[in-house]
Amino acid sequence: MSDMSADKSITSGFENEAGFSDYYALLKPRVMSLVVFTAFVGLMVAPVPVHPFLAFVSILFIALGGGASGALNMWYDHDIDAKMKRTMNRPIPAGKVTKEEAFGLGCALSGISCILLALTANIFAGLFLAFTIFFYVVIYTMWLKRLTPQNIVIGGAAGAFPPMIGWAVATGGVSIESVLMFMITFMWTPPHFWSLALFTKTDYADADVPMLTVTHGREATRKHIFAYTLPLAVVTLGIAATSIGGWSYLIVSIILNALFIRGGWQILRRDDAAAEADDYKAERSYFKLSLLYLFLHFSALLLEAALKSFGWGGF
Ligand code: HEM
Ligand SMILES: CC(C)=CCC/C(C)=C/CC/C(C)=C/COP(=O)(O)OP(=O)(O)O
Repeated sequence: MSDMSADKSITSGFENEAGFSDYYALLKPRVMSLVVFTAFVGLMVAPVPVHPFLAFVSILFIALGGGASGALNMWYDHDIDAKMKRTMNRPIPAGKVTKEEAFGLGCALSGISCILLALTANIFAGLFLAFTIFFYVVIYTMWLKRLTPQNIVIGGAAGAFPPMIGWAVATGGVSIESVLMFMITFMWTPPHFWSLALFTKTDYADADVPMLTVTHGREATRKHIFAYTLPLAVVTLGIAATSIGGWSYLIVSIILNALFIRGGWQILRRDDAAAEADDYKAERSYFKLSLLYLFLHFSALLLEAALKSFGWGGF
């Protein structure tokens, strides 16, 4: 660091000057990569073909909007993030970026991404992106997260909308298929998140966030995880029978659901003392399995679309 920048950091009260990577981290790129992938699949499996350039810029704008919502989440949650081990090194609690900067970046990118999506794709898709950002930032982050242990059940809808946005880019509307794609992520979010909460419970307790593990304990959380795997299987298998499903998707979905239900059952049967003794090994692998489960389901939908374009696929 040069002398000048060292001076600047002292006068601004910040230990280090923010670099590109700090602003980039505000966009929650790792989580958003899967969100954006589901939006891409929503766009690709829609019955109306999209010009590759429009597809590219639309996905870029959805990624920017998702990132913007991440920055606004970190702006609002800076107090919680500073108290949890997992999040205390994020740019705001680490003192790299001010909360005002995060707020400014989040608002600017939200506005730009929604307007550009409305102009390049269609107004409905732009409004849908705006609604999704609003849902994650206002409904989940500002309202439900600190209020109820059902926070992620309702708030999780925000993370489930992107395939519907992708579909809306292509068709300008909504359909049974796009609603079912929404349902996949919506029903998946609770087991995804609660399996993580099982091995990070003390973090949420320290930050006074009413996650299910804190308010109802780990045993109740285990039951909730397993309970969600069953309707999730119904939704994901049901999609096989719609216009975007087919044999290859059905086979992938059967295997993934068998693994996810079996894993959920093992989580349910786990004794907490045993889990603590082996540092929540099964819970950690179940969390990883959840990521694979979602990624492979949407990949299988993409494969079906590719097969159909060659005259194969379907039943
Ligand atoms: C309210 C809903 C959700 C909550 C509370 C939640 C929470 C979390 C948390 C706390 C992590 C831990 C690590 C981190 O901070 O990066 C995580 C990881 C992750 N989540 Fe979620 N999640 C939700 C929904 C989603 C959705 C909808 C997606 C994608 C469609 C997703 C994708 C991911 C991915 C890819 C990771 C791994 C990130 C990494 O490897 O660092 N999550 N999630
Ligand atoms: C296109 C668009 C606008 C997409 C939005 C996608 C979206 C809402 C993703 C939510 C996933 C997520 C990072 C949850 C973290 O919850 P948390 O904020 O409670 O987790 P934390 O403790 O890690 O901050």
